[in-house]
Amino acid sequence: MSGIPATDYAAWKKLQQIYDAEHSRLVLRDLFAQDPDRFAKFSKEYTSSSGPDVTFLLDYSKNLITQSILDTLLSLAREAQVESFRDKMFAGEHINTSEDRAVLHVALRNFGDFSISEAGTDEVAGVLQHIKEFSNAVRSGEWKGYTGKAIDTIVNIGIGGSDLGPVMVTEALKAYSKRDLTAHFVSNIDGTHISETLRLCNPETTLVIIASKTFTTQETITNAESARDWFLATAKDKAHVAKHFVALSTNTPAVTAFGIAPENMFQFWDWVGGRYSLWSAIGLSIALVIGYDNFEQLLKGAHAMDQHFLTTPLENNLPVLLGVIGIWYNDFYGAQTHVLLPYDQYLHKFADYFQQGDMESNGKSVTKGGQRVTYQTGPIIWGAAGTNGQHSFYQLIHQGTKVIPADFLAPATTLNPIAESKHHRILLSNFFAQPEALAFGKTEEEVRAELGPGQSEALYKSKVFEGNKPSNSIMFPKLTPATLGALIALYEHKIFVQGVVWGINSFDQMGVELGKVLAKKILAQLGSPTDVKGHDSSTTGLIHYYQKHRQDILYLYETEKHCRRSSMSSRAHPPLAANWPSLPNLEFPTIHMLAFFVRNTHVGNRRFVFSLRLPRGTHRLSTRAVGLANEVDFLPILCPHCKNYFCRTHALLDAHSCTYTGKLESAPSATANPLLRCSVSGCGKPSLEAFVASTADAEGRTPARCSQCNNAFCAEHRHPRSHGCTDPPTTGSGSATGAKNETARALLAKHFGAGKNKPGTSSTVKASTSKIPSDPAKALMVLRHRAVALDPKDKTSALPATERFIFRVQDKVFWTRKNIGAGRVIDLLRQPLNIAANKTLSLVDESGTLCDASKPLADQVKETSVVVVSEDV
Ligand SMILES: O=P(O)(O)OC[C@H]1O[C@](O)(CO)[C@@H](O)[C@@H]1O
Repeated sequence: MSGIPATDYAAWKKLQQIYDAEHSRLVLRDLFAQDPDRFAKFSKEYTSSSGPDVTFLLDYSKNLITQSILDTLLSLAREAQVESFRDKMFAGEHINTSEDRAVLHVALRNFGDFSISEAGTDEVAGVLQHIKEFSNAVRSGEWKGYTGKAIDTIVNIGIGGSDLGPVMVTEALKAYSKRDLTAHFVSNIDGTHISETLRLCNPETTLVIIASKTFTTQETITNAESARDWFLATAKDKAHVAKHFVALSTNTPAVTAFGIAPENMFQFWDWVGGRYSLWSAIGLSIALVIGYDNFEQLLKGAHAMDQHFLTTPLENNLPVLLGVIGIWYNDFYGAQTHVLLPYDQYLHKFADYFQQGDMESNGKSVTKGGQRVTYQTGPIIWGAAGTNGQHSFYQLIHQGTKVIPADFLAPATTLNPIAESKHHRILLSNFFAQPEALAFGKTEEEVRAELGPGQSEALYKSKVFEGNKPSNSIMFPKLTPATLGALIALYEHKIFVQGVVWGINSFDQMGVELGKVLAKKILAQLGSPTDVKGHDSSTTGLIHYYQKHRQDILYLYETEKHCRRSSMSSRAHPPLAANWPSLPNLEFPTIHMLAFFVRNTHVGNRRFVFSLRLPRGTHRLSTRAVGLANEVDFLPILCPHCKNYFCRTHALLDAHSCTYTGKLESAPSATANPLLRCSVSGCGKPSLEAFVASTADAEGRTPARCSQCNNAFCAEHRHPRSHGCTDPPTTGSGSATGAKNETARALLAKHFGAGKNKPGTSSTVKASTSKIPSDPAKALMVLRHRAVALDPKDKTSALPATERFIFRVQDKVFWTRKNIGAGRVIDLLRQPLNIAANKTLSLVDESGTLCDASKPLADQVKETSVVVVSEDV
């Protein structure tokens, strides 16, 4: 890690000479035959020096090494200053030079032994205590969801290091888990991952953990927003988020802006690399699943390995031995991969975990000094658990043309001794057999003797196993939390050793950036083929193919109203959805997805441009979306017969020439079921409920009824105002919010006249709406220009437009930072509105709901909307 190219070391040159001169003589059969003590010489038993007791055997005798080769490899480690860099890491020196950061995952499991001065290391114990208290409260049932029920499901949303560690460890230690607490892990941005997961969850009893060091990772934040939409679709009140969402992050402002209270945030620090973070707050899901005490055992097991790595001479230092032996194959034998083969089903994610751990750490081609390396750095890590691999890829390891060093891992005792441990004996017989077969193979003579004479030459040859395939074997008594901790730390330090020798920075990950940047650019171009610019012909062709064939456009009703092309008539947009018979019954496309697809929709060569305005938290089939003027209504209407989605114009069977040929038993009929007809007297059209109710298979779906009077209406009359509904929504008797809102409405009536008038339509406010376009996007643009900073300390030039929140009060337009609480907004409004400091004020939104002073205003009112300042609430 000094930045010196590895080839400059004398030991490296010597190793090259040894390889050139000796490698053809390095034959495991011979090496074992020549030295009966080879196993004793090249194996070590690890015993933890501090509790809890951990022991395992590392057998590295089946490697293509001699003592002198191993000595030279260790000289290489010394020459590369592995010991010195190791000490620097433990001391908190900023060995992650490109990011100027310390590398201190060892501080997360430091039970008092090492003294580290880096800021934040003194906060580790406090965070562990937070994890302990929280996980105990959830596991005991003391922590209740918003309806008073205990949590029975957790969903960890994170990716990379914020996912793989918790996934691997919770799988590995499943035997220690609380079986009635189900844990899900969502990482992929593919909406399928979160959709399929949330289908299994009940919002009343689910805890969502948003795990992201930066809290800016696109996948995690998008998934988290969708999870929040899903939750609020049932829970309604944002105040309930506090009981169901927690964050694990280093980014407090972003967590707060997301709406998570500081007490529900578990902190960690920039000196924790993502792929080394399972020991930090990122391990909360682990503590929840296996209990805090087991989580602490995991940490202590790793800590003991840290002590071993820090204090043991290189000859006996297990991470160093694994590291230098790996370099021997990687750089001299030309091995390109390294396979991890745990013979323990619980460790089935071990290789996945170290794919990131190793490849993101050592997949570098420039030294710390900025020189292009002329040798190989990190290997490709792969693997699978148990005998599964034997029936798929082992063929290539045994008889293919590549050198594939392998690590076999297995417990002596199974945690599932079914059939009197018969399974385990069979499993272990394979664990012993495979390294043996790889090392010693089967000679042609042995094959001939076995098959006897008279077989084809090709058959003899095809049954030969050349052998001489290297491997390490690690065996431990039983898979315990502490043993797992030690094994993970063993591999972490192995990766460190290799990175030091190769002179690279194992602790940054610049290589993941470019793809992210390009994806962002492309995302903005997906709407229209004419937007696709600045790419090679291949990328352009792929995007164009996608644009031509995508079938994700569901929301084309109301095109006549919003389409800018005057020639577009309702007949010009046929029942589009009818062409997509295989459309899934979407559970909760998020507002963001809706907004993206609907704004710029292409069908063939026709472009539909919509203006849309959606209240936050609106979700599919929610009638709340239709309450305001100029809105697109997102009620995809499913024909119960042909199962296609239609716009309101084409929802009726004859309007979309329904292809259903069976008997229309459940066809809406006024006489069969009056509920299925629009409640407006004399209308007689089928109500939206008629369509939705027949598809009400999905739990939690909001019925297509008026949210105020609860009656069913047709598409024309679904809007509360269009069927003359003026009753305020019931807020639940005795509910604090309900009571507050009642008071707020009374106040509005007092300040703005008769109760039917909403604040946004009152004469006082009317002035502010003049000359403001009805199109929300245009309105935002206009108001952005007019808005003045509410806080005189804020400078427009200092804050990007996306971080400013625009709202109106009377005829004034203000902007504030998005995370400013409503209470602070009230204080700041006194001056421009000339309101005395001794007056008690409140803010009320357009619908008459009182804003919560402790929460950001931006979370409570729609951008550009009118906010009323009231006294005495
Ligand atoms: O925890 P975050 O900040 O969301 O990052 C997730 C992952 O993304 C990366 O930064 C790059 O893929 C990983 O190193 C990290 O583990």
